[in-house]
Amino acid sequence: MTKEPEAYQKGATTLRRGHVPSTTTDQRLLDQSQDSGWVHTDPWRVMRIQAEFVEGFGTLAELGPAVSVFGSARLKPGSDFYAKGVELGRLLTDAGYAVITGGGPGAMEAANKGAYEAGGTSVGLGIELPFESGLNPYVDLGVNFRYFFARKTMFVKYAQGYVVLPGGFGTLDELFEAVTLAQTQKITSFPIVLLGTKFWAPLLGFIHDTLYTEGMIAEKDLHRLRVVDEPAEAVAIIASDGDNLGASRPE
Ligand SMILES: CC(C)=CCNc1ncnc2c1ncn2[C@@H]1O[C@H](COP(=O)(O)O)[C@@H](O)[C@H]1O
Repeated sequence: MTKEPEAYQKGATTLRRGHVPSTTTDQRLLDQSQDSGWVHTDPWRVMRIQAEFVEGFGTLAELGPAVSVFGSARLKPGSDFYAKGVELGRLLTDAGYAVITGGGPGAMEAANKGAYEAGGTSVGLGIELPFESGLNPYVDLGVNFRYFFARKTMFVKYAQGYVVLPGGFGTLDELFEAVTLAQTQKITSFPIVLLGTKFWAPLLGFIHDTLYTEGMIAEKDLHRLRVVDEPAEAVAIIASDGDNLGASRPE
């Protein structure tokens, strides 16, 4: 009878003969003399990306009803729209919503300030940027992300709707991501409200006169964006749509 070859158990894996390693997994883990270049490789990045989702989901899962507010990082305290952002944060709090922003300055800070001053839940989902700005001081529940796409998942996953103040590329990115998710039915029953009729008029004109007229979007897509001037109107739209809560998102 042939002698049973020696088996090496590596976790769930059984290794024999030429497959038996000369060191144990623990030894390799604890060995400090290794090249550290692997921390900059994609497989390791996948772990960090996973960690961002774990951290975000874990922190926000029990948030309750929430609304994400977007808008320019450059909006100055003292400006009309900053004041409207503060009012919006307060009214959303009064209506029972947590306020989620990108945690930065400008419109984000304004909405967080309103929520904070009204005693609400003021959430900031920060992003690592080459020019460090950090979370604004009105954020009480903050998560910092390395990756935009992981952070954007949190904005949409934990909100019942979006309110969008005037902004630039970042704001448009967040706005059109939500519109695309709604158009493709990745999210349903998700109001998207723009604040500032004058500011948004040229964009809405382009959407109607060019995108719709040239057949790039359907007629019903024209109704995916609502535009108002007053924070109270935005909250009323979100709240009335909130009656359909639970219709929410297919897997
Ligand atoms: C002064 C300055 C540029 C600070 C940048 N600091 C930021 N901190 C956090 N989120 C940001 C920042 N800049 C852009 N964003 C994201 O992009 C949107 C604003 O971009 P924008 O200013 O519209 O294009 C925000 O809703 C936010 O989610």
